[in-house]
Amino acid sequence: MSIVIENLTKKYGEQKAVNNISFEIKTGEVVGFLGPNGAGKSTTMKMITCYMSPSSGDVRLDNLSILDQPEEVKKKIGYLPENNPLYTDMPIVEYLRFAAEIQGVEKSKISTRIAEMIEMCGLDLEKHKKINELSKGYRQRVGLAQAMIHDPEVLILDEPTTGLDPNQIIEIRKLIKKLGKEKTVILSSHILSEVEATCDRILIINRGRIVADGSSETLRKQSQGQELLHVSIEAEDEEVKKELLALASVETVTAIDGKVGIFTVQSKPEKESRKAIFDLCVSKKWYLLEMTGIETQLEDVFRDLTN
Ligand SMILES: Nc1ncnc2c1ncn2[C@@H]1O[C@H](COP(=O)(O)OP(=O)(O)OP(=O)(O)O)[C@@H](O)[C@H]1O
Repeated sequence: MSIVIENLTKKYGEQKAVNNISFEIKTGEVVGFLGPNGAGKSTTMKMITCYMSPSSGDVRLDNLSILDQPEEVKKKIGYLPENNPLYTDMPIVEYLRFAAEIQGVEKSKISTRIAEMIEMCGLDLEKHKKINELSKGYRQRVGLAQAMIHDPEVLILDEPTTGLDPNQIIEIRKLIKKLGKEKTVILSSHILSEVEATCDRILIINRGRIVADGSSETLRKQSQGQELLHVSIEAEDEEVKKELLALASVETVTAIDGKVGIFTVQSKPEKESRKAIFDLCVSKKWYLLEMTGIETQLEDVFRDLTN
């Protein structure tokens, strides 16, 4: 099931928490919604899931619009909201039964569905406990189980790994990846490594606007702009620096503080310098000990776009 977001805007008083965003998510894509605190991630998710109406714009799931068919849309979506509101005095199984009934799961299938969710979310050992007796991580698992109980085609997960321990985080990421093979998934996070590990595509949102859209690799490349190389050459440093700078493709050469023979070489826009550096070393009879590209970290991309 595809999702089309068209000129979506949400105003709180004068503030545009979401400011005229448009994008499309294809069936089976796992998309990470990344942004700093207050960027507008939760507000966008609440509009997609019909928990809040937009000030303007529309969201369409295939042919269903959140404006015209909100009840139909809700049936297609599994939603794990930000603070995962649960009925804490209910035992897990009872809560999941309640969630299944609300979501219109056929009566004859409810027990099987609950058992499947308990297995899938690793709740077996805790299943007879009340929700208020569970740790934060297990409550999050119950939230995921309720989001998936009606086997929705679309999953919207607002910070799904919040409160989980490192082992649980790995398990939940695996689960999301597995689910992503059949379902369309949008998850939000401020954790870059999280979206990188789970998502095919990343949307970076800042102050209510989409500021980047692509795979982590594309985003890195886009922001990288100029080639940056880490070079180690065994020769006299001043001479090496002078000759590197004289190469037509090289813009800057920076010696690494306190290290002999190691430089960062930045190429001019759209130029590459590896072959020229290699040829230079051969012609000068210098030993080229190392030459590697320096990749822009996703952290840097995020900082550049949201600062
Ligand atoms: N009910 C509300 N009334 C007024 N302003 C709100 C309301 N909900 C959110 N906002 C404001 O809208 C902006 C976007 O908030 P939102 O919760 O969507 O951000 P977010 O990206 O999910 O942030 P976080 O990562 O901190 O959860 C913020 O400035 C927030 O203060």
